[in-house]
Amino acid sequence: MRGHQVLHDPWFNKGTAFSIPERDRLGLRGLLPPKVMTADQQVERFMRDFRKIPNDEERPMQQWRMLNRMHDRNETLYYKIVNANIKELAPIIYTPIVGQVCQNFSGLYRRPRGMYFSSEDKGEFSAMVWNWPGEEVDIIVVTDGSRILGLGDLGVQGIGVVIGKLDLYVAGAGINPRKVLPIVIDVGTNNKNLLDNDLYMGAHHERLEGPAYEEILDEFMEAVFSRWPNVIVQFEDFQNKWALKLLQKYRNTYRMFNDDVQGTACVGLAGILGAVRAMGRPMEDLASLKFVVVGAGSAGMGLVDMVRQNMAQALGGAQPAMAHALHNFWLVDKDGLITKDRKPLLPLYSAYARDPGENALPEGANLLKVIQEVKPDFLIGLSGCGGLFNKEILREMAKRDRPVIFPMSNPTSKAEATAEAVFKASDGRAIFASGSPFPDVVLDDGRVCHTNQGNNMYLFPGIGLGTMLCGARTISDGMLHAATERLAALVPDEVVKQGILYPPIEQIRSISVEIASAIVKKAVEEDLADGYFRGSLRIKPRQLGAMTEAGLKELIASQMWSPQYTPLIYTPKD
Ligand SMILES: NC(=O)c1ccc[n+]([C@@H]2O[C@H](COP(=O)([O-])OP(=O)(O)OC[C@H]3O[C@@H](n4cnc5c(N)ncnc54)[C@H](O)[C@@H]3O)[C@@H](O)[C@H]2O)c1
Ligand SMILES: O=C(O)C[C@H](O)C(=O)O
Ligand SMILES: [Mg+2]
Repeated sequence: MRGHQVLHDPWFNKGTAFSIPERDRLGLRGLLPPKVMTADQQVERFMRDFRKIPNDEERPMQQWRMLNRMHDRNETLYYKIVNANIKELAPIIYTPIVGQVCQNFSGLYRRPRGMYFSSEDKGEFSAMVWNWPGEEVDIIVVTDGSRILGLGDLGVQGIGVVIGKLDLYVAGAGINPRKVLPIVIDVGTNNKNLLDNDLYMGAHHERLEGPAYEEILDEFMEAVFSRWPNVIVQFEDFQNKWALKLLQKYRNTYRMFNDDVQGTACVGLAGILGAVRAMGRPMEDLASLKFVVVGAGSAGMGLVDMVRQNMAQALGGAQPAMAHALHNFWLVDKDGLITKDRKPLLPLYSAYARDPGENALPEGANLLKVIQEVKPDFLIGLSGCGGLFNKEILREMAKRDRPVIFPMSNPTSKAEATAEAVFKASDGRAIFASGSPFPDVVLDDGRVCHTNQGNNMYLFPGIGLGTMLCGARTISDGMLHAATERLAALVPDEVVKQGILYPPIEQIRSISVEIASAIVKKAVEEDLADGYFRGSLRIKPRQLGAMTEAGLKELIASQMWSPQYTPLIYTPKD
């Protein structure tokens, strides 16, 4: 490549950072302004301009566009910018603004990124995977667009979310951006507005269901694993009826996990463990605390199952302990409290369904009544229903000493309560975590109340990184528990006491190293690891198992990609 070709290739382009010898040898002289900039100066130039965008309601979308153009122009610089400003930029490339991006994707689409497998391509998937230029792919994030954040069915436009997830893999876990692949499986959409819009970019028919749908997914999994046998596939934002089913179907055969079910469960449980410490209670108390979980979908059920497993472990781990732990949960969905009178009572819920009439609560009792009767320690929202935790509900929760309130739905507009509402209602005593970021709240008397972002972004990058590094064949519950406990342990006691449940997101790279290390150790212990083989590096599971914690972390960090320009021409050393 020479001249304009180099400048227009996002992998090789360095913009104004091409050195003079590179400009000479690659035919770039005269094609760039004369001053050679450093990458740091380029970041600064970008951010100065970025922050100048007028602060009106258009701002976030303008900022997303500016970042997206950089992503298309110069991948290295894009990730350098994101890494250096992760706290400021995550809300734009990820939740909440990515939700708006998906909703408007037909208008925003400029260049292709990722792959689309549609029902019209059935039978062709195993050939299509060869159209992807990347010889190696480490991580795939795939959605069928059926439940994008709390925004419902957005069809192919859901690609925005999977691109955002992979941005965090690159920025947060140092996965090489040339080895990530965002994918949408387009089996149609049931969103009438999209079907009525002749400019919608996906298949114009209703979603395939039943065996026809499952055949597409099976063909997809076979195709990607036949080309990239070592890839990790993260399922993202599949509607409930498929998310859990596909997870059960594939998790023991393929190297895959479901971020909404498992990633959310991990971040939720880590937050819960932190909250128990913040309340000043010993960890054994967890098994006696009461949880009202609102939203019994993929995320809600994933979370309760994981919390229950943790409680059962604390109670001795045996079957009676698992049964005992069931008593701590009250599940509320769009039809109210789930009891044994629920018709139909899905097998998924039957273990958790309460006895009707218990605590004077009938089938379908409303949330306020449930809270009044149960007096829960924890109120967790994974319903996608914005504002559901209204004043009355928050006032009721505020009767606890330290009410724990987690409105975890995304994006911000779907959060069950705002941080301000929660802290005002509880006079600052609440412990708060939300899926999308909220700034800390300052009360009238000047007290600062800390918010937390209980988002699976703390976990999935490290889960993927660790799984890749040990060559785990599958991702087990044991690995996920180990990752969760590691995350929770990263916050020291004196910090937790202030209601801070997670480490700062600016530390995402070192957090991912920690999580990856926990994943590797557990996978080796459970005999799930095949080892790490890359280039000339060959590390067998036994060797991974024998490493010290420091040695393992050093290995992990050394394998992470960093956004640094690589020399494009050979310059002999003196
Ligand atoms: N914080 C995170 O990391 C994180 C991770 C995953 C999902 N989420 C969010 O959780 C939400 C749900 O995701 P999901 O995959 O579980 O969806 P889902 O469709 O599988 O489940 C939604 C559940 O909410 C219930 N619900 C809907 N309206 C309700 C109402 N008015 N009152 C009570 N319950 C109601 C439904 O009955 C269902 O049980 C989404 O907004 C998503 O963005 C957050
Ligand atoms: O995407 C997120 O921000 C978290 C989660 O995966 C969700 O679906 O809301
Ligand atoms: Mg999701």
